[in-house]
Amino acid sequence: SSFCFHKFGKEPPGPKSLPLAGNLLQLDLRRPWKTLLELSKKYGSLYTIYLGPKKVVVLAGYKTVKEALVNYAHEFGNRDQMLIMNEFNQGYEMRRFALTNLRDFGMGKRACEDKIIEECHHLIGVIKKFKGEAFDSALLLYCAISNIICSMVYGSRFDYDDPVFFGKKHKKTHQTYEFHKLSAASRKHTLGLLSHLKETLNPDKCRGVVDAFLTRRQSLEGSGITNSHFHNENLLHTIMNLFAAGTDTTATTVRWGLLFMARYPKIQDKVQEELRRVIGSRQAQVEDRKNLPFTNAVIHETQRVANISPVSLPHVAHKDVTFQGHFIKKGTTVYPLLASVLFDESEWEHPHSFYPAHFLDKEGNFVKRDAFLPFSAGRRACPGEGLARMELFIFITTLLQHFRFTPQAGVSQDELDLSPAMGIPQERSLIALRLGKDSWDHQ
Ligand code: HEM
Repeated sequence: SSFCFHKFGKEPPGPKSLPLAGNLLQLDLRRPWKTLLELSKKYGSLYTIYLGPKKVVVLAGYKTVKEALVNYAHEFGNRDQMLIMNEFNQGYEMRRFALTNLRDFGMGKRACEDKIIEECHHLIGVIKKFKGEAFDSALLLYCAISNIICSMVYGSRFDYDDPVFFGKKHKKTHQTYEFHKLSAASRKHTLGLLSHLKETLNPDKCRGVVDAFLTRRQSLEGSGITNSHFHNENLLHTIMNLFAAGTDTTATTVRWGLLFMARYPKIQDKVQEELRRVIGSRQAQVEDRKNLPFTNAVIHETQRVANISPVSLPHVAHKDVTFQGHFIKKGTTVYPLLASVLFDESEWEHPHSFYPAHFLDKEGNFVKRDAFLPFSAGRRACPGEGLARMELFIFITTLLQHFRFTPQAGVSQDELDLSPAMGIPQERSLIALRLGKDSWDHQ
């Protein structure tokens, strides 16, 4: 029967692997996705590799990734549980709760836009204090973007030099990033904030996701349900997940945007010309996006080339499936290789260059591109997409309305290193020059 045929259909091809190491020794450990891309050139858009003893099926190229995540959503739309260390992703109820709350506090909501604008102005104030000296863009953007999550989750922000939230020392080492992440999302610190919110909870005046969670739990308990997913451990994981998923990703993308502007000053000129012409010195708002096609194209191209989530997150084959003529067994880990979509040579005119015209037609109108999938696709696509796109737009336009970004002294444009280490720009320092003012001292 056809069932038997499926059962014994061929598994996706792949390179020879060693018994224990699998194909690990073949991977470029700094940029594993690069090796995965190269392997797809040899073995095609669907292939098998072994990460140690673990079998992984890699999906490569726009057509295959889209077909798997959208047309075979039931088969490939599930998260690989084995690789997730906590409960957040196990509770469907929790995912739905987090999604609803991200929408209420983040997505398309004017209140959230105001929060983002407010935070952006705190950032501008801090950047101004450098008066044209080189500053560490990683540190400041990390603080600013975590504050957006803070506002949504706790209902309040923290100063960038707040020792409790951002850590006691602002050490300028390559550790800063990790250091701050740990303290921002640390268990102890989060628990402290939670108990404060719990004590001051007013179910009629919701300050953020935590309040929504606590209110929901109260009402469930009120109706006698005590074994729901709404317990402390899950709340903690939800929060820590939001920081983990929503901070580095967005902060890193904004940094790439500023770095591309410093690297390609003529493109920066064109963005600033468009901003001056269309909105002048008034605050940019998401509504303005449709009137700013070049700026919008630059932001999209930044996300494409930044490629900050090159392998998405692991999915799993939900059942035995025959896909593109190959058999994939239930439970197999599946990697949608988003890098292969964002750099797909049959989709993009100049896949390996920073080329904003990918998103413009001949008349200079913005055009959407199918293969623009930095947030993945299908039912597991990033739930923070709406918030992230809002943050990217407001931060990049507002910063470019106030400053011109250049490499630090002694570094030429051509010397700016655009090769990422694990998706993160290696360049930390940028110089921000104030626009439209001769001096830093006269405001
Ligand atoms: C430029 C910014 C961002 C990018 C490129 C990005 C990209 C992604 C990608 C590729 C995934 C995996 C999708 C899949 O498995 O198919 C993901 C998952 C996720 N993202 Fe984002 N993300 C960004 C910002 C955010 C923000 C701001 C938040 C929340 C505040 C967020 C929350 C999440 C969560 C909770 C998941 C896991 C969802 C699940 O397990 O189903 N992300 N993101």
